[in-house]
Amino acid sequence: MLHFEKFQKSYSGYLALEIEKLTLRPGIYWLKGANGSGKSTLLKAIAGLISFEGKISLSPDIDLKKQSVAYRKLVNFAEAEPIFPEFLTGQEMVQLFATAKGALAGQEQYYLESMQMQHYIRQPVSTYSSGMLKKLSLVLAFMGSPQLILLDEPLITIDSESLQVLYQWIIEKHQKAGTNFLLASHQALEHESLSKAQVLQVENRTLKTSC
Ligand SMILES: Nc1ncnc2c1ncn2[C@@H]1O[C@H](COP(=O)(O)OP(=O)(O)OP(=O)(O)O)[C@@H](O)[C@H]1O
Repeated sequence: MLHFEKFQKSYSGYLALEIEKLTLRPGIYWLKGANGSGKSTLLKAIAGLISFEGKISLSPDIDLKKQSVAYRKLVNFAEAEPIFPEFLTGQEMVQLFATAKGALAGQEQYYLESMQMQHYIRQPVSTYSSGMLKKLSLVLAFMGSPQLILLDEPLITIDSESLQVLYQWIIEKHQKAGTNFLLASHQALEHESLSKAQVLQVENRTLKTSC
């Protein structure tokens, strides 16, 4: 599903993360690691948001650098602490992402309704609380038909009811559309169906997998 080859990410000469060669099979992965170990760095690199050395590709050989547009349509990302242009409304953000990701008309309705966001989605993002922002970022990450969804600390900030909705989205998207997930979280995924998620551990500046 996801392939790394001679991957290296450095910040101003400091090597933060290195993956010599690794292929992840389809599935749901729980990305673990201590503070500063490199989880966000890894997710941002896979999302194509930061530069890196080496190769990252999706099956069947859709290279992030060489087929950037095709790759980006298939990989969605929700940041740990999302920031959006304050003058836009949530609805405008959703429309932007829906267009960019080639979403079917009205796809967002299910997500907005199940997270109970309809009453504020037309308000400017500047009026949103941190939980409202987080939920918007999660909706955006589910737009289109991604092959891979990257969620950085998805369990923080949102209330317990919304958390159950998010678990449901993940399970449905995986079962119905075959979407793969990388979930970086310091907390355990407390849902029966997700408790068997495969563990990826970021440590000693590399990625270790038990599968
Ligand atoms: N923009 C940056 N400039 C310089 N160094 C950075 C930058 N971003 C991250 N780093 C460094 O890269 C390493 C990995 O950081 P990263 O944010 O990926 O860790 P993390 O595992 O997501 O941490 P946390 O669990 O605290 O969110 C850290 O040593 C950090 O200081």
